[in-house]
This record gives sequence, structure tokens and C-alpha cells, in this order.
Amino acid sequence: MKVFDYEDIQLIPSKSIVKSRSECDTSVQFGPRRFNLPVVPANMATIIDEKLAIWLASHDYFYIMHRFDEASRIPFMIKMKELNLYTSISVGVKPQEYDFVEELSRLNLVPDYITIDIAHGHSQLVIDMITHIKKHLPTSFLIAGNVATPEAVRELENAGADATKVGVGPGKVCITKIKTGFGTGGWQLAALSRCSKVARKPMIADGGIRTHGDIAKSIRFGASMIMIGFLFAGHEESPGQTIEADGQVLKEYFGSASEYQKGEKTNVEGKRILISYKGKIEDTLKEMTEDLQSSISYAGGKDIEAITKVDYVIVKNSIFNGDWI
Ligand SMILES: NC(=O)C1=CN([C@@H]2O[C@H](COP(=O)(O)OP(=O)(O)OC[C@H]3O[C@@H](n4cnc5c(N)ncnc54)[C@H](OP(=O)(O)O)[C@@H]3O)[C@@H](O)[C@H]2O)C=CC1
Ligand SMILES: Nc1nc2c(ncn2[C@@H]2O[C@H](COP(=O)(O)O)[C@@H](O)[C@H]2O)c(=O)[nH]1
Repeated sequence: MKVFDYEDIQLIPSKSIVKSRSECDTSVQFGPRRFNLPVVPANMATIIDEKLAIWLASHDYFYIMHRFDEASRIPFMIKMKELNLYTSISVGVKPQEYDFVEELSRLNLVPDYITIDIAHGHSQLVIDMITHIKKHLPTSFLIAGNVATPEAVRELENAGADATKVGVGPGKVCITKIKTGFGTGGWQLAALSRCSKVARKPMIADGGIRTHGDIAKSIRFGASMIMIGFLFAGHEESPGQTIEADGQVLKEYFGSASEYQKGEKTNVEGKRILISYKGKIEDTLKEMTEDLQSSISYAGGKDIEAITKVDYVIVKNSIFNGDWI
């Protein structure tokens, strides 16, 4: 199988049709809503919390709340609805999650988006949860993952998922490939490309984004939305703990399957890292927008759609020409 990853690809420019990059529209329709950018901060405890979710929703960005503070999910949804903001939450597949879905239905607290978030999403456990959610919350836009193969995308779509999330093991704080030998680490973009050959519904590329150019590459290879942890970690608004050491300000970023999230050393497939403080998330989103507008201009178009059709070359490990920016 021919594989490649983000650092091995360069997209080929087409003639620009705009006078200024500011003419390029980075917005995207995803499910029932339109968002300013095709990116979503990872549904992880050190990446998203209620305060950031409110900011993102009220500024027309997509968010997915994590599922690790189970009891706070209903109060969170009530607050978002009171603020007239859309709701987007995560669930797992354990028995209590079945009750939770039924409770939402009973309370008529219907999330606009609901994401089934487990490590190995190509599983009967996920198919059963898709069936359960579609029965009790049929109008919610249902995202299911994570998966790595076309077979998995097809099965979850056939079970009723409205979108699938692709990426097993490419994450910055992931140790799945080291601990299990499995995953898409090092070939995440090729895995996405394979999945796109069969997907009939939108796909979220999840994990392994290291530069803003990787967003355009994900779109070229089939993603409608891109989930990002590392690039959103370390901001003022990031919920991870802030640590000061030797005059440096650092923030923590840990995996959802790490002992820091789980509170125990069982089935650990994630680690914790410290990241230099990055400033305000609004500034990062502005830079991402400008860079994606530039990508659209290089693609020879005026909107995201233009990027889906560009030519590309595979040049192994080429993008930094041996340098790091
Ligand atoms: N995208 C990725 O590459 C990865 C992401 N993660 C993240 O970590 C968090 C915890 O994930 P997860 O452990 O799935 O959540 P849970 O702890 O909720 O476990 C999910 C359920 O699936 C069962 N299961 C069976 N086989 C597997 C398998 N190979 N991997 C995981 N579960 C399995 C588990 O049973 P039992 O516990 O008894 O085995 C459990 O009932 C999630 O947020 C997930 O997204 C974790 C690893 C990889
Ligand atoms: N293998 C693991 N993967 C994890 C864990 N926690 C989260 N994740 C995945 O990583 C992405 C974010 O990737 P990044 O490269 O942008 O940082 C996230 O959305 C999850 O899919 C974990 O503990 N182990």
C-alpha cells in the first residue's frame, strides 16, 4: 500500500482568481450549521471547557464538549440553550451512557451535535450506541469514531452515523501505536484518503495536525472538518493547568486515555506534555483563517471547495527543507 503523511505532501498552486486573500471564504457547512472555519478543538479535558465552548459557539466556531465530567453535561446543555447557543456534546459507550441518552430525550434536551468518542470505533459497541441515539435523539447530528479504515467508515455510516471521525494513533499525546502496534500514526493523511473513497457522509480528520497547512491538506484528502488538539493546547483559554518554571510559562496537555485523565494506570494509551504558553486562542484562529484564505487563493478558488480538487505531489519529508519554522 502506498502511504504518506502531512509532511510528505505539497499541494500544487493553480492560477489565482482573487485580488486579495481576504476575498476567500473559509466558512463551512457541517451538519445543521455553518461555521467560520473547518476546524474543531479536540474534545479533550485540557483543550475545551464550558467557558471556551461558549466563546466558540457565540463566535460561530464549531466545538465538541468532552465527556469526562459526566454530571456537568446536562447543566452545560441547559446553560447553552438559555444563552441561545447550539449544543454539542460527547458520549461513550458504557451502560450508563445509554441511560444518559434516554434522560436527554425524556427532558427534551436534544443536542444539536452528539459525538460518540471511543478509541476503537470500529466496534459493535459503537454500532449499538448509534442505534440507541438515533432511536431516542433522532434529530441530533451524530458523529461516530474513531476509525481508521474504509470498512469502518462504511459500517458506521450504514448504522446511522451522520459523520465519522478518522484517526487512530496520530495524536501528539497518543501512545497507542507504541503500546499496541496499531494505528494511522505516520500515515494519517493516506488513511483519510483511503476512507474518502467510500465515505458518503462528512468525515472529520482527527489527530496529527502540526501546521496550518495540514488543514488544507486534510481538506484535499477528504475531510469536511478537522479536529485539532496540539495546536489549540497551551492557550490562555485552554483548561490545562498552567505551570511556571525557570521564568517560563507552560501549560499541560494530556491524552484522554492517559493516567492523568483516567486517574488510574489501566489501559493507558496517552501521555502528558507541557507546552509553552501561546497567548490568546482568538489570535491563533485569526492566523489560521488568514493561512486558510491563502490556501484557497493558491488553490485557484474563492472557497473551501476549491482545495478539494487541487493536484499534489508526494515528496517524502519535504515541507521544511530540513529547517523548522
Ligand atoms: N483517537 C485515538 O487514537 C485514541 C483516542 N483515545 C481517546 O481516549 C479516550 C478513552 O477512550 P476509550 O478507552 O476507548 O474509552 P472508554 O474507556 O470509554 O472505553 C470504551 C469502551 O470500549 C471497550 N473497548 C474494547 N476494546 C477497546 C479498545 N481496543 N480500545 C478502547 N476501548 C475498547 C472498552 O472496554 P475495556 O475498557 O474493558 O477494554 C470500553 O467499554 C477517548 O476520548 C478516546 O477518544 C484513546 C486512544 C486512542
Ligand atoms: N492514542 C490516544 N489518542 C488520543 C488520546 N487523547 C486524545 N487522543 C486523540 O488525539 C487527538 C488530538 O491529536 P493532536 O495531534 O491534534 O494533538 C484527539 O482528538 C484524539 O482523537 C490518548 O490518550 N491516546
